[in-house]
Amino acid sequence: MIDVEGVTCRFEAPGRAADGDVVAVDNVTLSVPDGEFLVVAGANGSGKTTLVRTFNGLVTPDEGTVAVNGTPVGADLVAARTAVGMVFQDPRDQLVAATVGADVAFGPENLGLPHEEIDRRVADALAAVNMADRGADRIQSLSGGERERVAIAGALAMDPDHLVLDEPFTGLDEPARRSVLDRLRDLRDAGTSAIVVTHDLRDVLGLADRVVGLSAGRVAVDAPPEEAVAELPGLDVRAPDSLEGGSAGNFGAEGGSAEDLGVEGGTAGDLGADP
Ligand SMILES: Nc1ncnc2c1ncn2[C@@H]1O[C@H](COP(=O)(O)OP(=O)(O)OP(=O)(O)O)[C@@H](O)[C@H]1O
Repeated sequence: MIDVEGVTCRFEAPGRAADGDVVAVDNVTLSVPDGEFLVVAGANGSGKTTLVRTFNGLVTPDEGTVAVNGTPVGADLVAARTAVGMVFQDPRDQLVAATVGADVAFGPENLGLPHEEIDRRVADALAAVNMADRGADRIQSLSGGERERVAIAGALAMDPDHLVLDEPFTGLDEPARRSVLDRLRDLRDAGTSAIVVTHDLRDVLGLADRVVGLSAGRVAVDAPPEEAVAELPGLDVRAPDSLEGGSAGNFGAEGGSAEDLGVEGGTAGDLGADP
């Protein structure tokens, strides 16, 4: 279980705000039960990445608390980072070894697991991202999408209680996307919670138990997918400036509300199906 209680995160941003601070996450309270598939949606800059980075201590809230499996994140960072696996938006931020296999093995090796277990986890994780036969490839030789898949495999190999994926599908081709979604479904069934940050709900809506929509750092909607779709017709959460006829008031503006999130494009029916 991840418990977020009254979390606010500010960043110094001289020139952007009157008092010099940007409020990236604004008094957010939510719980993620074990085995839940949670989608965190919202426009660029709405606070998604900042919020999920508090789950393993990469960002420390200015106000409020985050607890993982009952322990405050700040009280035991190692426990939080073991329990919460994270795949960053930019996979270059987390690939550490020279080859694919060595990279995926890095985390399990640090856990001190036996070799057979490490080999099993690496093989399993690479299969989950359609890279079963790529263990010997050099990271430098990989495309952007392949690096993203290695980063996902690395997180899967850690077998975390909670898996956070920040925009995981951006660079993935269709077979890889399906394969990762299948694995997330299996993990959810096995009790691992998945928290997927995305602008594009189409990929994940069929799997989601719940959608949290952020607007200007606040929770503007927190509902099961059907309800969220009904509440937010279209559920298109692109950035305001990419919306036809849209304005900052649609999404991401100060004081956003559920109504602000419903913008043009698509229908509930379009979005509800498995990809
Ligand atoms: N390290 C930082 N320093 C200053 N401002 C920051 C920092 N990190 C985030 N911000 C600001 O906080 C706000 C929320 O950013 P965040 O990255 O959490 O949004 P996001 O919803 O994940 O956006 P995107 O969809 O573009 O990834 C933005 O205004 C951003 O500019």
